[in-house]
Amino acid sequence: MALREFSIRVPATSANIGPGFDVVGLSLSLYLELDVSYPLDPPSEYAHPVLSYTGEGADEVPLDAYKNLTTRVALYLLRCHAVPRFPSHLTIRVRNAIPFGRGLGSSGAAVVAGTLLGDALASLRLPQTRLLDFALMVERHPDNVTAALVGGFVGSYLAELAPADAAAASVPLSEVLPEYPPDASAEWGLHPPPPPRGIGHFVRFNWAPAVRALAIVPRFELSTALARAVLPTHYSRADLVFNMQRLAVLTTALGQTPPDAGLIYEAMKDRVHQPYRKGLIPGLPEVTSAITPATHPGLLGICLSGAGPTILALATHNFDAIAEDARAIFKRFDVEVDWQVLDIAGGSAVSEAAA
Ligand SMILES: Nc1ncnc2c1ncn2[C@@H]1O[C@H](COP(=O)(O)OP(=O)(O)OP(=O)(O)O)[C@@H](O)[C@H]1O
Ligand SMILES: N[C@@H](CCO)C(=O)O
Repeated sequence: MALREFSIRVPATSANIGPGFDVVGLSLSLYLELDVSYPLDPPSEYAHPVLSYTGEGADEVPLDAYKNLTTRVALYLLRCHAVPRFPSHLTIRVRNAIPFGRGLGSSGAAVVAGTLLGDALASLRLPQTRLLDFALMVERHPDNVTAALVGGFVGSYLAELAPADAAAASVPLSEVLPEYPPDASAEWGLHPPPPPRGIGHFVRFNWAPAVRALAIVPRFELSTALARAVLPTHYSRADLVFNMQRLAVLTTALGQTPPDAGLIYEAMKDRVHQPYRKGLIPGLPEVTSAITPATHPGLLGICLSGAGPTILALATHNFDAIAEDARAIFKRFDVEVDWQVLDIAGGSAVSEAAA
């Protein structure tokens, strides 16, 4: 039986990088990978997709393709293009190295993988900007999904939409991504609201090759929804100016060679999200204040990765000492951690097997 086979690879991401809350993201060399196949001439009776999964999250992720985040996003994209269902006898094998709920963009990677899966299954070849629209209809803040899709150190904003488009972009997620029951009646969920065009806009900043990312990953999950719920809705002018001043410097400073630790360390400080999240991450202020370029040569800056609980340390060397000292501080708060040194990754990729 002739098969179509392709694979999808999406990197992890670290969002915010200190002052860039919901604005900047960095793709990292840790991947969500999908191997996809289906027969080009399937048996006449329709068979639903079969999903298998190894690696991070394997014990908690739904294997029902109508409940799994990646395949639901793919079905959303397919149905927005008048393709009502997955190809028959579709098999998806997932390997995931991105831990769930740790601030390394696992949900953003799952969403981007879903947009690429839907696009590839229907051979749509949508432009990257349109794929981003679909990802943003689901994830709704651009930092992780943009960096995961395009790769590198990326800044992004959401367009100010015309009123009708703004309404379309803010329909409840449950309408965008209903949990499609496999025995759904013919019409149910067939016509989800498509995303408006041009929701997200981005630019890639330079990145100094000597700078690597140390991810210090606590062994507990923190949902992004919970970590966003503790944030205020209003900020003082002083706190906004504090962050904007640092972000303006940081986006250029991280591309300069040699990197200037004094400049970057201060530019990675934040007053918009980290102070409010410290109650959810025991040891966070102690780690970020005790580990500095003065105490740990090689360190450039240290911050919460995304919504946490992972700590991101940017450094050129001395990774073991930085990580082990962070581990010792976390231990005082009964938090166990794992750590790894990561490189800045390229964007997502789809590779088609030769026919
Ligand atoms: N590969 C995946 N397949 C299916 N669902 C996933 C996958 N990865 C993540 N998820 C879903 O996303 C949830 C985690 O998303 P959440 O936004 O809370 O954290 P995160 O994306 O890891 O962190 P952050 O957004 O701070 O970087 C998981 O509990 C799971 O429901
Ligand atoms: N900017 C987001 C990233 C996490 O998805 C936040 O900090 O909540």
